[in-house]
Amino acid sequence: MVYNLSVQNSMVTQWMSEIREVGTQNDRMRFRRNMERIGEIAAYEISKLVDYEEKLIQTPMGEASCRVMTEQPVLATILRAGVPLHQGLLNYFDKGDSAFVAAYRKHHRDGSFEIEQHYATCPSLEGRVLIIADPMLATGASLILAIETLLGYGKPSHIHVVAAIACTEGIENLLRKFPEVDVWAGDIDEELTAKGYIVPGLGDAGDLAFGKKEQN
Ligand SMILES: O=P(O)(O)OC[C@H]1O[C@H](OP(=O)(O)OP(=O)(O)O)[C@H](O)[C@@H]1O
Ligand SMILES: O=c1cc[nH]c(=O)[nH]1
Ligand SMILES: [Mg+2]
Repeated sequence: MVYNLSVQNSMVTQWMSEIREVGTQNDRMRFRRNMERIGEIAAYEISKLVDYEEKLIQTPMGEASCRVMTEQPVLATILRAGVPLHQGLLNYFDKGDSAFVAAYRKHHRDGSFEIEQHYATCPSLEGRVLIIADPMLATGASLILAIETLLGYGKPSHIHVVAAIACTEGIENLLRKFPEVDVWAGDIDEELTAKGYIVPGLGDAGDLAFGKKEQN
């Protein structure tokens, strides 16, 4: 399933406007915090789909029957742009484990790029719910490589992908490779440039959160 969190008016549509808008998005702290808040909303929505059990809870006044989660997800992200979105998910799934994949699009002078992946760390994923956060789902190449890498750590019971902005081509590429994945997007854009940038998108999410990086 593909879920667009901007279909309904909510705080998410407000935050989406702020991370996209050329003036506001340069306030780095607000940009990171808005990413984090989008991650929090996605976490809340995904939390409706995980397993719960009825449990008797002792209160100072008696016993309450509560529904509590029976499992904790693994929250994965792709460094570096994914860090604030991942933090948002972690704020809500506060008992979850984390996984990290270090990957980036290494751009060439002719406009093409390849994904350089250097490092991954992950707990066993066998039977676990895996939630992967990456703010931009452009061509989908980074996420596809990250999921392939993470699947080396076991077979998850379910995979959710959380993006602030996903483009239709990237979603199609991802779902062609992993049809069982659920995609949660702050919003969905139609256009991808020849250099793999989402239009209207927001620009470079990693640079906006953390500053321009030197290509080496
Ligand atoms: O769907 P794709 O075409 O693979 O593009 C999306 C990737 O691009 C961005 O990372 P980037 O390579 O800019 O690295 P960064 O996090 O260091 O900025 C973004 O955070 C995704 O990981
Ligand atoms: O538009 C895009 C595409 C990939 N990565 C970004 O940060 N922005
Ligand atoms: Mg970047």
